[in-house]
Amino acid sequence: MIIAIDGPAASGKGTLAKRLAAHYGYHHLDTGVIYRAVAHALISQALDLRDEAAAVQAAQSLDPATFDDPALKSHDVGSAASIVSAIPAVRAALLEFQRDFAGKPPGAVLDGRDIGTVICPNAEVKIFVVADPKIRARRRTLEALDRGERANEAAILADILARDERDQNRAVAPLKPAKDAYLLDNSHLDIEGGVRAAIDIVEAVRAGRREV
Ligand SMILES: Nc1ncnc2c1ncn2[C@@H]1O[C@H](COP(=O)(O)OP(=O)(O)OP(=O)(O)O)[C@@H](O)[C@H]1O
Ligand SMILES: Nc1ccn([C@@H]2O[C@H](COP(=O)(O)O)[C@@H](O)[C@H]2O)c(=O)n1
Repeated sequence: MIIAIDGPAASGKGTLAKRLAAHYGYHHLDTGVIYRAVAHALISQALDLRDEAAAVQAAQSLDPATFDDPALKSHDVGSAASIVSAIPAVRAALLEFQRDFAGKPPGAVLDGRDIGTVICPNAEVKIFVVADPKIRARRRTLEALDRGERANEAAILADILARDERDQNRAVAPLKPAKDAYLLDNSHLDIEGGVRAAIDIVEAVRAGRREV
């Protein structure tokens, strides 16, 4: 089974995808990390984020061993990722890697922006996770403070809104729910509540029901 989780920045899709994968014994891929790795490669070489040839080259020489580099987690790399991810040739270069991953037995959970619409349009379960932007900014702020970092909640909110705007309005694979996606608003759910709601969705699909 393939479970596709999409949603805007800091909506909780990664947390949910990880928990679902653990629950079902499936593989998990945070596809945002791929775009972050491409952006980070360009930044490290002081290259322009809109340099298509360099970005495609970075996408083609992606090394999954670098995906857990803590440097990929920063806001700056996230913002840079949303610039390189708008280049169609970069998205094309990363397609096969994601589809191969999705085909891993016994199943896979992928989270990102275009999993249900472009990468895995035939995924059995598609969930589009949303949360109020101010709540997302608050959660990201708490996360940064928890890591002992400084955090400016207003700046984080502005970054989230700018990233959503870019991701929703790009020409190729824009952020949007697939027509057959279930909407999960976790603004007023804790992590456990969100996981329970998602498992209810997966179980309804497995039982052949559309209604949860
Ligand atoms: N339902 C929830 N209630 C409270 N906090 C949550 C909930 N879901 C996620 N979080 C927290 O919100 C923050 C963002 O979650 P997460 O990193 O999973 O989002 P994301 O959508 O994967 O972000 P990204 O845009 O980086 O892909 C994390 O600190 C996470 O622990
Ligand atoms: N399937 C995806 C996943 C991510 N992106 C772009 O990468 C940026 C960073 O993603 P995070 O999930 O780690 O925040 C994001 O803003 C998108 O521009 C994408 O295009 N498609």
